[in-house]
Amino acid sequence: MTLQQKLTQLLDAAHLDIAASQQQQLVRLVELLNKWNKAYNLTSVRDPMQMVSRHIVDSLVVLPYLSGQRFIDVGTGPGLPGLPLAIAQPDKEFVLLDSLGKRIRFIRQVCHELGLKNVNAVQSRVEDYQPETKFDGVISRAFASLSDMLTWCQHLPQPQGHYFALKGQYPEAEIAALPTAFKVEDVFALDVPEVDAERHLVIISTRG
Ligand SMILES: C[S@@+](CC[C@H](N)C(=O)[O-])C[C@H]1O[C@@H](n2cnc3c(N)ncnc32)[C@H](O)[C@@H]1O
Repeated sequence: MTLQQKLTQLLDAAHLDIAASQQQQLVRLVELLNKWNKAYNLTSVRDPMQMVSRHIVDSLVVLPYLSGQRFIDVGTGPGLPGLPLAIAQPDKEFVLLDSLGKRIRFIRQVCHELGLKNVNAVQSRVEDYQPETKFDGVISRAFASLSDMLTWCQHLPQPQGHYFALKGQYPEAEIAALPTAFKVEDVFALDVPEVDAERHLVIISTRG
C-alpha cells in the first residue's frame, strides 16, 4: 500500500473530506518528515505509514471543531498539528511557534517546498511572543498541562477566542485544577483510525 492509499483510507474512516491536491501535500509532508527525521530527530515515530495515522490524521480530526480564521499552534514541534491543519485549510492563517530552532527550520522548509502561504513559523518561547494581532484559536498538542498552557498563553487569544488542547486520556484532574478565570466549553472524545490510545479535544474560553 502506498502512503497516498493509506492516507485516503484513513481520511475516509475518519469522515474527513480533503481535496486530492491537499492529500498530495499531506503525503509530501510525511515524506519530508521521514527524510528530515533521520538527521533532526523530529519525532519518535519512524515508520512513514504510522506517521500518516499518528501525526497527520491525528492532527486533522480536530478540523470539525475549529472556529475562527486565525490560529496559533503553540509548542508545534515539527508542525503538529499546525501543518496538516494549514494544508487542509488554506484560507485560514496559522502561526506555528516553537522554542527550538531546528523544528522551526523544518517547518520553513516544508512551507517552501509545498508553497504554503498561510503559515508563519516563529522561533520563540510562547511566554515571550508578542503578536501584532491576537488569535481566534490557540491550539496545542502534547504541549503542557491545561493550567500551564493557559498561564503561558493568556496574552494570545482575542477576547472571544478559544483554546483547543489535544490531550490523551480524559484530563479530569487538569480540568479540575483550571484557574477560575477560564471555562471549559466542551470536551470531545476523538476517534483516530488505527490509533488505540484515547484522544480528547478540550475547548476552553476566558470568562468574560
Ligand atoms: C512534546 S513536543 C510536542 C510537539 C508537537 N505539538 C506534537 O504534537 O508532536 C512539545 C514541544 O513544545 C515545545 N515547547 C516546550 N515549551 C515551550 C515554550 N515555553 N515555548 C515554546 N515552545 C515550547 C518544545 O520545544 C517541543 O517541540
